[in-house]
Amino acid sequence: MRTAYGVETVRAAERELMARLPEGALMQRAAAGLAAACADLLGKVYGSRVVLLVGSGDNGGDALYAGARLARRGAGVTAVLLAPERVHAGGLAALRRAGGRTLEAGSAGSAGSAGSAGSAGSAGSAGSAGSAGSAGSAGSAGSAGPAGSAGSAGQPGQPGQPEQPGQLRQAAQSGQAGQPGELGKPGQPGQPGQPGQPGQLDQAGQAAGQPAPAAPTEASTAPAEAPAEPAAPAEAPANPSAPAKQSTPAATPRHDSAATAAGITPTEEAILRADLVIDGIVGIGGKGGLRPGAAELAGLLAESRVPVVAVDLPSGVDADSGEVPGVAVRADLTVTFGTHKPGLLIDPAREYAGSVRLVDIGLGVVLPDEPELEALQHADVARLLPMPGAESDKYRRGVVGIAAGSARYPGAAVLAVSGALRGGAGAVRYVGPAGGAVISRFPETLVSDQGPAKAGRVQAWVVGPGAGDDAGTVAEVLEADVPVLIDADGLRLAERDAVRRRDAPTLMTPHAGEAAALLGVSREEVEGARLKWARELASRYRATVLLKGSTTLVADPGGTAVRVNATGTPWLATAGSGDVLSGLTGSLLAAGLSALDAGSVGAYLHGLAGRFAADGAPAGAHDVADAIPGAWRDVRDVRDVRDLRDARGVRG
Ligand SMILES: NC(=O)C1=CN([C@@H]2O[C@H](COP(=O)(O)OP(=O)(O)OC[C@H]3O[C@@H](n4cnc5c(N)ncnc54)[C@H](OP(=O)(O)O)[C@@H]3O)[C@@H](O)[C@H]2O)[C@@H](O)CC1
Ligand SMILES: Nc1ncnc2c1ncn2[C@@H]1O[C@H](COP(=O)(O)OP(=O)(O)O)[C@@H](O)[C@H]1O
Ligand SMILES: [K+]
Repeated sequence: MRTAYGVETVRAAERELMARLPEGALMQRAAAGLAAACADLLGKVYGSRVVLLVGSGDNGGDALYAGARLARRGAGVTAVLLAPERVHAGGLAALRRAGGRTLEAGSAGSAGSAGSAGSAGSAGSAGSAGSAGSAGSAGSAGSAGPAGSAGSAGQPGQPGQPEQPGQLRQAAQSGQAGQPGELGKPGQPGQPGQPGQPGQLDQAGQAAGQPAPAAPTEASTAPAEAPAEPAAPAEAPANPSAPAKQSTPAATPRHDSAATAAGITPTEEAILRADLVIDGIVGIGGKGGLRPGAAELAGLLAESRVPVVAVDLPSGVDADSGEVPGVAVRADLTVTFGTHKPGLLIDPAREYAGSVRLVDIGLGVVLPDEPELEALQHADVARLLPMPGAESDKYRRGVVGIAAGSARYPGAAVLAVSGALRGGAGAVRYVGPAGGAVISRFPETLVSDQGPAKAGRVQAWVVGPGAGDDAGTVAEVLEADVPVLIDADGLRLAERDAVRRRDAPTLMTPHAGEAAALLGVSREEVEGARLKWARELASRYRATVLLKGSTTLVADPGGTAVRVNATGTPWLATAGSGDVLSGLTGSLLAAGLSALDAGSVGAYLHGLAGRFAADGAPAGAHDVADAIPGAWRDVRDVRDVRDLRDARGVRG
């Protein structure tokens, strides 16, 4: 299970832990992990150019200490200070001791030092370019280019063709930056992430659906302060094997006067020339959208397309809610400390984070048992899947009733049944006007021509997909003393009080538009603050709510940990795929899972099935249903291995 904790909880845990440790130890652990992640991304630290964007809090401190570590390994490090008078003093001193330089953000003239930081010659670091590409948010883990393989292009004294900043970034991300002939061309887009393999899900430190990381993402306890290395030379030496970035007009070695004459500030110049930018503007102490100076830097980063590593969080996103209240930094990789924060797992903020790498700073022992957010992994889902035993028969496995479809939308009934047949219930009972269509496609369905109350026993109902205006059926289902899943038209037709007074569990499965209509807010508001509105809807209806979308959330009404699912793929945004989800999830309810488990397991399998069905090309909703058994097996395979290991007493 991946877990995420909110800011207040993290701060309380940090206080408790800090009281047991020497001063500054946590920050050193964080900085060591951050520096290691950056080094992985750079490939070759010596000779690379790193820019730190440093705010006035501890987030900036992390960046400065990490910058010091990189400088000691031979990187040319320039710190851009947003508020020099309030900068983390210890971090700044460490950076300076290591040979790093500083610049004041927005200042046009302070930077003799910046000039020197940027004047290492035109040799970019191909290693960084290639590996940065591989960490890109396109998930191109395998696309690291032939870093370092075309050394001549970047050798000092052989300036290449002028490039535009955007091209610079594209070349860097393409993983092709080392090819002389390729320089200046737009880069190749990264490969889409592979469908979730068990190993990827568990080991890559992120759920399927997230881009594949370039760097190993397992949590690793960062070592204490690394042994000191010789300070970097004042001028970072050119990397002899560095083919990569060619000079842009902005990046041509020159001093400030020339840069200023070209209308480029030293900060801009440093960023445009960088192999990597570390965003330490603001972390969990951030409030609201970025302030103007910081927002300007975020804009510059986006324009420059230099690879960006965010410290703890991309600056400007809300750690607790996943909201992005204004301008925010878009990172290729976020190195987060101690625990994931909810914002790193929920859109829209999740998209700004890129790949996420968790650095273990020892917080686990002081965090409470219940997180704010949970994300199931393969092993968790495997434990929850209903499996038949020797004593099972079709009734004991559970019967799911599907009250869906209409003369106008018979397909919704067929698709809901197609999901239900793959969800683990022993039988599927159908009531509604689309019986003919259902039976001709799925002859194993028990079709009834009675209403829900007289259709025969079921252990859970699904009501609503394609139901049109049949409010009577919805009301009848809500009277049943078994779990009920309400979807699509059913959400509009269900009386709120009828839902609230139910004793058996109720699971509502709206997409953002349906949730917005129920809540009386706009769709954009729901999409911008998914966690808040999922919780609110659950509380108003006293029901479990599964809010669909790019990250699906499942919230119980009691305010306990919300589940987030990220196995999905945008290919799932196809008509009828929600009907498949409702049938699948209803089947899991009938098989005995709680509403929270059924919702999160259903979303997980559905997302995986969507990936398998699409495999990079459009797929219809019926393809998604057909792929569910494959998703199930994929999840089960992990359990089989673990069971075997457990049986043999293998640990770890
Ligand atoms: N505690 C620990 O043990 C550990 C903590 N660690 C690290 O500390 C980080 C938290 O540090 P923190 O508490 O100092 O807050 P931080 O995120 O730097 O932000 C505060 C600064 O941002 C400013 N600011 C606020 N909003 C803004 C905006 N919209 N736009 C622009 N600026 C804005 C705000 O300005 P002010 O309001 O004061 O004027 C203030 O100067 C955490 O994320 C992790 O990286 C790790 O080292 C591990 C150990
Ligand atoms: N961008 C996306 N990324 C991942 N999953 C998505 C995305 N957009 C939609 N989905 C998923 O696709 C399904 C669409 O369901 P829904 O909106 O109810 O469609 P329909 O009403 O046509 O059946 C949901 O499971 C939703 O989570
Ligand atoms: K940050």
